[in-house]
Order: sequence, then C-alpha cells, then structure tokens
Amino acid sequence: MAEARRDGRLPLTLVGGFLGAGKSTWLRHQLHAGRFARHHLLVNEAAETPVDNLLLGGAARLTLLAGGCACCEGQAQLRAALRAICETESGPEAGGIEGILLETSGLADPGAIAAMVAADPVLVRRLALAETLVLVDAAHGTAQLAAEPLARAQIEAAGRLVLTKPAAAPDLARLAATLRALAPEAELSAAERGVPVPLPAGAAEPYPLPPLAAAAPIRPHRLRIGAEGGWVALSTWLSALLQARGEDVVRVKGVVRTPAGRLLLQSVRRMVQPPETLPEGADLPGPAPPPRRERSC
Ligand SMILES: Nc1nc2c(ncn2[C@@H]2O[C@H](COP(=O)(O)OP(=O)(O)OP(=O)(O)O)[C@@H](O)[C@H]2O)c(=O)[nH]1
Repeated sequence: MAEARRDGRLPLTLVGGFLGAGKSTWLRHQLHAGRFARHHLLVNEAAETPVDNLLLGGAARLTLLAGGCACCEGQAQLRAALRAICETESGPEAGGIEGILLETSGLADPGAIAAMVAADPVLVRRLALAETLVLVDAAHGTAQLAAEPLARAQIEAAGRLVLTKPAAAPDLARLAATLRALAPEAELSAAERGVPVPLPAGAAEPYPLPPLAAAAPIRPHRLRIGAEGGWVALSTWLSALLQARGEDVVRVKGVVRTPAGRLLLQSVRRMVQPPETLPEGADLPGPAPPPRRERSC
C-alpha cells in the first residue's frame, strides 16, 4: 500500500482495469477496511453520468472526473485536478492527506496516465507514483486479452495485478499464468469483492494469445428513462437486450428510481448483478450533460 514518501512528494496510486473489472468494488472494500482513509480519491468515468461517486461514500475527499477518459480526452481535467490538490498540499492546509488514489475509467491505459504525470513539470516534482494496480475480471479476462489491445496495455502497465471474480473464471490457473507471462514483474493475487483469496497452486499453461488487431471502439451511451415506462418494462427490456446483444453491450451501469427506492443496475457483458439499493439522500448522479458526441480511447 502507498506510504508517504520521504522526499516530500505525495504518493499517487493508480487503480485501473477494463470496464467492469471491479475497480469500485475493490475500492469500496478497501475504504470499508480503513485503507486509503487519508487519501484524496479521484474517480474518473468516461461516461457523462457518473455512478461510482455514489458507491464511494466512504472516502473523506473525493473528486469526480466524468465525461472523458483521463488517459486521453480527459487528461487536461485530470492534470488540473492533480495540480489543484498539489497546490492545496503546498499551502497552509498541507498535510491533510497522505496520498492520492485515482480510479481510472475502464477505457484508460494507466501507463499513459503515469507518462503524463512524469512529463508534467509541476506534477513530477510533487507526485511520486506509488503503485499501478490493475484489476482483471477473471470471468471475462481471457476474452478481453484475446480481443482488446487496451486490456493488454493495462496489464503491461501494472505493478500489481488483482484477479477479481475468481469463482467465475473458466480456468483461473491458466488466466493467472497468462497474466504472469504478460507482466512477469507484476505482483499477482486474487480477490473476491476486495477480500483476498488464494490463487490455484501449481503450474499451468498460459492461454495462447492471438496477435492483436484494432478493436472496435467502445463508446458510452446515456439512456434516459422516462417515468412512464416503469421499472418492470425497463428490466424486461434490459434482460432481452443483453440476451440478444450481450456481446456488444460491454457494460451497463446506472441508477433508477423504483417503488423499492433507488436501485443501482449493473451488468458486465451478460453477467447481471442483482440490483443494489442505494441510500436515499446521496446526490443523484450528475447534472444534465451537454449534447453527447461519440468517443473512444
Ligand atoms: N462475484 C464478483 N463480482 C464482482 C467482483 N468485483 C466486482 N464485481 C461485480 O462486477 C460488476 C462491476 O464491478 P465494479 O466494481 O462496478 O467495476 P468497475 O471496474 O468499477 O466498473 P467501471 O467503472 O464501469 O469500469 C458489479 O456488478 C460488481 O458487483 C468480485 O470480486 N466478485
């Protein structure tokens, strides 16, 4: 875990991983366990309607960077946020935090973010990269590694890899061996919703990975749900959509108001999470967004 540096620079921890890998879930567990309690959390979501901020209520200081991936089009916003935190930390309020933790969007290459910090004349003097942690969804990781250049870039940038959803892996030992082959220097472990679990013992054959071709861009879309359709209609439509086009719908994440309260809806490919009731009172996600334009990293 990140520790304050003797050279006076603030430790910066990057938490990355593909869409739906389990970054927020892992982080929620860490906060619940009292880790990163004195960190400033930066949460980046490529989508314009943020949700992760609702899940990370345990953070003492949280800044949301929504509507652009921080490794590319949202980089200026990230740079400004990091500089602002560094500015605060060099003024009269210095010492308020022990470090900064950035949860990247699932479309981000943490290597590009680390390179941005290293190349920035201000940030490089104020921040020290403490760790690049990349979460890998054990249920979908093998398919992502075969098809997505970004998934491989994320793993190659990692100093530490955590396999999430280990029970859902088709063959956890082979996926672990594949990660070790791709990132031999990275520490590798597994966790179920943030709780460490052992990796299978013994050697396994890495999956053969095909040469990468350019992947189809992944684009966020916002779905506006009117009150008239109702919760039952929405869940029926979503189930049918994922059944029919689950390979094309990489990730669904959103909040809907239902007679049972505010529900967080989530799916990763065809894996649908039972809805989670969100406490009332917390801010609803984001203001109405500006007109949307398509994007990808
Ligand atoms: N069984 C299981 N499910 C998990 C685990 N980690 C995350 N999930 C589920 O996977 C889905 C995605 O988890 P998130 O933590 O939101 O993933 P994320 O990486 O923050 O997602 P994005 O920010 O959209 O990229 C949710 O439905 C989680 O409940 C895990 O270790 N085990």
